[in-house]
Amino acid sequence: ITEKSIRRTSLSKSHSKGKDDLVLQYVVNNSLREHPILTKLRLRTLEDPWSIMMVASEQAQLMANLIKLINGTKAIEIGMYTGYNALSMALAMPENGCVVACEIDDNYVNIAKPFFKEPSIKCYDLIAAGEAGTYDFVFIDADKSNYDGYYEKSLELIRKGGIIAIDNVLWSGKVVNPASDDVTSQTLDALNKKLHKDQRIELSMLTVGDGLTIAIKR
Ligand SMILES: C[S@@+](CC[C@H](N)C(=O)[O-])C[C@H]1O[C@@H](n2cnc3c(N)ncnc32)[C@H](O)[C@@H]1O
Repeated sequence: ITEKSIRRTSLSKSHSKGKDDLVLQYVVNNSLREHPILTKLRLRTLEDPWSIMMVASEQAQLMANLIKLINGTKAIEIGMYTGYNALSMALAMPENGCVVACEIDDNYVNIAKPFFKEPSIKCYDLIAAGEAGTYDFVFIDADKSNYDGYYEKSLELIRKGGIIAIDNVLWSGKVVNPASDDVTSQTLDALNKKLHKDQRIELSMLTVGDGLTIAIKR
């Protein structure tokens, strides 16, 4: 279970109040173009006690636009929850597009399934299946302790020019000065520093949501 987002939209759940919220609300009011099926899934997800985990709508839209920009047809999401971002990525692709969404909790998979056109449940090793270098986009948003491993596998799975987006890289700002007993903040800080030096990628770290890293494979 993750702690999510220092700055949420009022569309999901707002915890902070004040000017930042008003500005973010303005951004949402004046840029979000949410597909009706995504609205339905978001409202269904808000009934779940862990809906705080859902990706912010404007962040999902940014990633969908990145997929369109690179003409993506194959994407992976590591940590799907109820599928808001997975569905948003699928909607950004042409008819033959495909999203592989990984989720450990069947309850969440069952919430997601009715919202997808052709859901199929499979469990296999994409690299062993010969799919290295064939994906356009990966969104990493699962257990933080395994982020480094997910990043390395994702780098193998995407093509040159493909994008890896990594969520929660600022961890409510705690990465700035991780406490000695805060393993999650230390892990994320170490990964951020590793990526900064990683010559295999182009890099941007965005202060969107709880921090979103965009890594483009060279
Ligand atoms: C922050 S939520 C993901 C939110 C989602 N990306 C969205 O669009 O709303 C993290 C999810 O990762 C799942 N998760 C945690 N560890 C996992 C693992 N090892 N493999 C797959 N999913 C995992 C959790 O069950 C949870 O649903």
